Amino acid sequence: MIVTIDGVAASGKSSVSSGVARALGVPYVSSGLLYRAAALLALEAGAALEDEAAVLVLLEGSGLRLEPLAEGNRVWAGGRELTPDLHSTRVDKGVSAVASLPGVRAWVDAQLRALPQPFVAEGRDMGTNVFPHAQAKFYLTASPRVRAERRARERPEDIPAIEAALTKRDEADRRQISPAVDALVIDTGPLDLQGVIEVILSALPEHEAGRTS
Ligand SMILES: Nc1ncnc2c1ncn2[C@@H]1O[C@H](COP(=O)(O)OP(=O)(O)O)[C@@H](O)[C@H]1O
Ligand SMILES: Nc1ccn([C@@H]2O[C@H](COP(=O)(O)OP(=O)(O)O)[C@@H](O)[C@H]2O)c(=O)n1
Repeated sequence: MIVTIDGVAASGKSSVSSGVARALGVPYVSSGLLYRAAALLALEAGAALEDEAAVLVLLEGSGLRLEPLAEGNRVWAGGRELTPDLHSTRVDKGVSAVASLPGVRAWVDAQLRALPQPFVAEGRDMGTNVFPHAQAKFYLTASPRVRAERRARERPEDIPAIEAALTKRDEADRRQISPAVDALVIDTGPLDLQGVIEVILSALPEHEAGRTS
């Protein structure tokens, strides 16, 4: 069983996926963390973010690995945990450029498809490209202002600066963002976190919602 939860930046994908995954008793898989890790490795190595060959060498050589847990995903480069460094402002700014490289996308897709099922997968193209045969698909939206207000609790910048950066990233991500035709689109603006989780759980086919492993 695979459930996909895609959506724009800071729409609630990872928090909602974690909640849905815990309710189902399965892990969730945060694809964005692998793109963030690719950007971090490139930034740390001083590689140009558009240099596909250099980024792929870093990915192949780093032993990069996603650990998908229901309570929160972790990313490792060999024995070093990258997770705490993946949500910095410089990674936010650089990640779309790295994520637009076709070779990097193919590398990430292969990592995700190799993970043992069942799980909830979240990102931009989980329901369209990576897991088109998923049993249930969702797409989260909210206005840029609402998303910026939420993210302001996690970033040092003020709300207008965060809103501008989110809008810029949505634009840069345009190619990899689009709801699957068979996804249920949820505007999370008027809902709290639990409200979004409940909408998703109640929309799941009965045998999926009832499963605990
Ligand atoms: N429906 C919601 N109502 C209120 N806050 C939310 C909601 N969804 C997410 N949040 C909060 O917004 C922030 C961004 O959510 P997150 O799950 O990191 O989004 P994404 O994975 O899409 O970037 C988090 O602080 C989260 O707790
Ligand atoms: N499936 C995915 C997931 C993320 N991404 C890229 O990774 C970036 C970070 O994604 P994320 O989901 O961790 O971050 P937020 O957009 O939730 O802040 C996005 O801005 C995209 O550039 C992607 O291209 N495809």
